[in-house]
Amino acid sequence: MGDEDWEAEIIKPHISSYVPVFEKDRYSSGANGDTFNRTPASSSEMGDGSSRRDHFMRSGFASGRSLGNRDPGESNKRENTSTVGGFGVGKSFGNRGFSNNKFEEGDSSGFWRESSIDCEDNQTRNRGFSKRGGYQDGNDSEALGSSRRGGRGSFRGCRGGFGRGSPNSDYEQDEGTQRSGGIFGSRRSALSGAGNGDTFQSRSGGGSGRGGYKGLNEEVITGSGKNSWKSEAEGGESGDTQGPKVTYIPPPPPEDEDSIFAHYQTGINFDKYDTILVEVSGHDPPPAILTFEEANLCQTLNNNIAKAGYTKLTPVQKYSIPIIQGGRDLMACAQTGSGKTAAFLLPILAHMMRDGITASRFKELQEPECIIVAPTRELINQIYLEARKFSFGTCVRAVVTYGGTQLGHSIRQIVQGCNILCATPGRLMDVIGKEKIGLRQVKYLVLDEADRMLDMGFGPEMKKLISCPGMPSKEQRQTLMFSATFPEEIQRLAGEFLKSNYLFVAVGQVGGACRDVQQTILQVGQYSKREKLVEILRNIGDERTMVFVETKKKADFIATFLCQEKISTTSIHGDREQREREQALGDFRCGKCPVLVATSVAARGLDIENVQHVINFDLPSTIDEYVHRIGRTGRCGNTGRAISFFDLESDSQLAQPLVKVLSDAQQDVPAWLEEIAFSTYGPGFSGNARGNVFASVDTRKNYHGKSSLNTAGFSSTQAPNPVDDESWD
Ligand SMILES: Nc1ncnc2c1ncn2[C@@H]1O[C@H](COP(=O)(O)OP(=O)(O)OP(=O)(O)O)[C@@H](O)[C@H]1O
Repeated sequence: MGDEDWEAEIIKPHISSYVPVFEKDRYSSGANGDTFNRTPASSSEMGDGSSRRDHFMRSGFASGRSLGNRDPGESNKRENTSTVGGFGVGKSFGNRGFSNNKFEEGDSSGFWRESSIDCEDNQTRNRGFSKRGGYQDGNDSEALGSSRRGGRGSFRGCRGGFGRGSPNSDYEQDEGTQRSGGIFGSRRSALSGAGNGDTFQSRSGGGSGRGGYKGLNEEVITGSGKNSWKSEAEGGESGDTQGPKVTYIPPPPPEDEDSIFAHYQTGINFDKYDTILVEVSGHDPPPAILTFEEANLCQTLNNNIAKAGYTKLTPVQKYSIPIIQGGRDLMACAQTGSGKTAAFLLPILAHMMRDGITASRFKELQEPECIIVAPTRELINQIYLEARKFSFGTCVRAVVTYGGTQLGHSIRQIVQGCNILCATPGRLMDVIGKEKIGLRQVKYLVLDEADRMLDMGFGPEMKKLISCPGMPSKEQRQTLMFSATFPEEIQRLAGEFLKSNYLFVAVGQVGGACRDVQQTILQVGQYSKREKLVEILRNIGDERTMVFVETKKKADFIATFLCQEKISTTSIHGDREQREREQALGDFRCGKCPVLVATSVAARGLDIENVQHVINFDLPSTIDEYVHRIGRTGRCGNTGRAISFFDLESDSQLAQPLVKVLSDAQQDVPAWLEEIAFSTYGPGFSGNARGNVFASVDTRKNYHGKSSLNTAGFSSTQAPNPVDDESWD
């Protein structure tokens, strides 16, 4: 049987529990996409003894009431009162997560039916659906009193972003008024926004409830690998007649220090970082530093580092900080979760402070000293929040801008002052095109997830950026590149951006997986995956789990399926509006939805506390993406688990690199996987990859000149995965 065509197998939903993006248009209507009565939610009370931070976390996600997984008797009783057949009848419960989708209390009659032979029959599935429990909402007093019993009730609620809960919930004010809480968290519940806590009216996006509308700024990578851009600068948001405007304004980040410096603890393996081999290649590298004191940072920075809970440097920081302070260009490879963000932020900020940077003030054209780019909106916002954290109490002003948000809002943040601009490529080119950002003063150009930024997806945009008028040449600026993976072909491409005497830092098993992640590979056919997924999730319970799938449609499908199985789930992918993406991430961060179904848009960089498990429902097509995905757990010395479903029919090309990554990370390699790897690669394949300590090596050392680049200037191995239909900012 060929690949499952998820849409072909989806029959028209009989009842909306979670209306996926591609169905959204059909069910959402009105300005707020709300077509059903809302049930007032209970607002959370501080008096529940929860900590301030916890409260903030919850209040930031205050949402409509949800049906809790109360005792079965009650839920049955509840269902008896509210269960009515048919669509759109019965109570709808405001809640979070899937935007403009409604959870209808009601007796479902088969929501999805697949033609495939192995799916449960509809009757089975319905039972789960109609016996919906509900995730115990963090704001529900019951939940606060006891441990969060919510378990995996069906995820109640699917309201676009905010204001879908009770009239007096935080989000009700969302429409056009300042919100007390917000949802888009950085690592720890802080919120997105821009500037140093500037407050502004957060107007809702006037959610047209539109279906899978892409933000104007979404790049769509066509099969040919060419970017087809719809950037706002090209007449997107500004009066463009094509498609509705992007009007979403992210909530401003919190200004209290608790939130700004909220952090999670390093794990038991943090000290093991010291045992990791580090290789530095290039001429005349400065010696590594061992302590923050040796970095000779200013007092304010040291205070902020201490407030952030940092006491020891990680290996990538020990080597990167002196290199950057020494003015050298750097390509740094270190495993996921090992502190690469601070490795570039701290020396840049130290340099700005030492240079006595002039506080950036209001003017139409801002000329930041530092530009940081990353491949996804959520990641660039996370980096911005780190920059804001470390620059707290200084005159350095960091600003973030990314697609899916109102361009005017971005511009308003920028013109107020901008020393460090964190941006996704599309939006960056927009604000440059609108002459709100000048490049003449750029001293630092930072590419996080650099191999992704240089591949066929973003490479052309990055080339445009360094060719922009005013951008200092690579000799006049410092260019810094960071990633956990750095394939050789991409390293060669990086040469165009870096001074020839750049330094290459390889920390440990670079390009390989973090050893703190226990990796399990299961052979699961595509029609058995859902059953296996539910089995695993039921065993996992409420621990935060990211489930990666290959396509956006599948993300919606699986999220819906899990909700029907009473597993509180949300999803993030490029077809969801930014408000929904941030809502989903917020619900996942605070544990309201312990399961996040994601496409590759969430594979890199996201640093979310307590992600205990990563499940590759679909394996990615490249081993690098696998390494990044499983790196969402096991961060900063903490341990985590990754379980991957290996489908013989579609994943055999990954067997060999998988065996290498597993053995490099000292994981058990299933014999069946080795056999597949061997049969796929024949005698040339050596199962034991232990010999090669550095999976990524400095290509300058063994470059033989011949490049395997294709006509577009990229190696075929680096072309974005054709199956990956994700759209990137
Ligand atoms: N020296 C340190 N001490 C304690 N915690 C740290 C230190 N450096 C970084 N961290 C924390 O470790 C976590 C991971 O850091 P970061 O996100 O920068 O990792 P990364 O290497 O960029 O990961 P990825 O490759 O996934 O992007 C963050 O929560 C960060 O605050």
